[in-house]
Amino acid sequence: MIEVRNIKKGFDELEAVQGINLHIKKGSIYGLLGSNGAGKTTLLKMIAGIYKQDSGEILISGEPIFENVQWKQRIIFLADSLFFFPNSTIKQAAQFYKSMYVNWNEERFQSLKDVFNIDVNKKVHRLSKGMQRQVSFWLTLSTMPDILILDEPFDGLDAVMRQKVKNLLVQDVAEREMTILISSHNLREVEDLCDQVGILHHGQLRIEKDLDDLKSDVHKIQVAFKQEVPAVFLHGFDILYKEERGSVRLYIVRGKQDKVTSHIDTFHPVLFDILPLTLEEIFIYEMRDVGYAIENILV
Ligand SMILES: Nc1ncnc2c1ncn2[C@@H]1O[C@H](COP(=O)(O)OP(=O)(O)OP(=O)(O)O)[C@@H](O)[C@H]1O
Repeated sequence: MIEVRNIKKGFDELEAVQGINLHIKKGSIYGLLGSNGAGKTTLLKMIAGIYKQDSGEILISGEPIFENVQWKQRIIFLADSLFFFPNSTIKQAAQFYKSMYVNWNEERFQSLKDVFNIDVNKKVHRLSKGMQRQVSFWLTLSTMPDILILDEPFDGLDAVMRQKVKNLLVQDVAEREMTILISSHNLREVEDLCDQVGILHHGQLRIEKDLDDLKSDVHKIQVAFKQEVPAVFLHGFDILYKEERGSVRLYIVRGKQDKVTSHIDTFHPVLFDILPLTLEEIFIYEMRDVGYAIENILV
């Protein structure tokens, strides 16, 4: 559905996005992760048709997105900093969205009142940051977008509201195959949402994988032996990190769990644990692997 082919974008001397390819399937949730300044927002703005790429192509269902009025009515980009017209009430903001988006669904807007529970006559500017975020989701979901692009979407929402919003998003994906592209530094929040993740660093896509594959492919190992074991005992495995704590060795390795386990068992360890990593841990170790200094934060 979304096809990004070798796109580049620079600002003066800086190459913010350096030849990125992405393929995002209809009805999927794609998580775009990355270090600060990696180029995530720039990439999202190009996919939303707000910025024009310097080179390469962005196609949505085969059509270029930039200045594509038809598609722009069906895509919403929810930025990290929200914009509402000064002094407008929720009701007035809804009227504006209704005039802009052909698929505005008044029934949905009314039914979401029960979820967000904010008086529509309130001026948006007088609401708290989290309540303004709620209003932005309320309006966005009422436009019934085909593609939803979210930049730090949960910022300011309390835990209950985050869960409610996530449920609404998943429901739209399941019921009408909405496609979501989401960028967030809060990896715990996106971990249970995404089907696929891409990790960006210095304007390049370093890793792109199905989340399940990414998680089943990296393990934390704690192991101890009675006597010295040959240094080669983990040869053949892709070690992302290693550390010795007394007699216990800690390894972060890439590889299939059964292969790693059966190999280590042959050395008869006195202690051996193999644990899954959270998305946040995988992100930290993978970033280290691409040269992002992470010393002193590992636990
Ligand atoms: N309008 C602009 N003019 C000049 N430089 C820009 C502009 N927008 C972004 N940049 C630069 O491009 C690079 C990528 O910025 P971008 O906002 O895309 O990163 P990001 O991955 O979203 O970062 P963060 O996680 O910190 O929000 C940064 O070095 C930034 O300073």
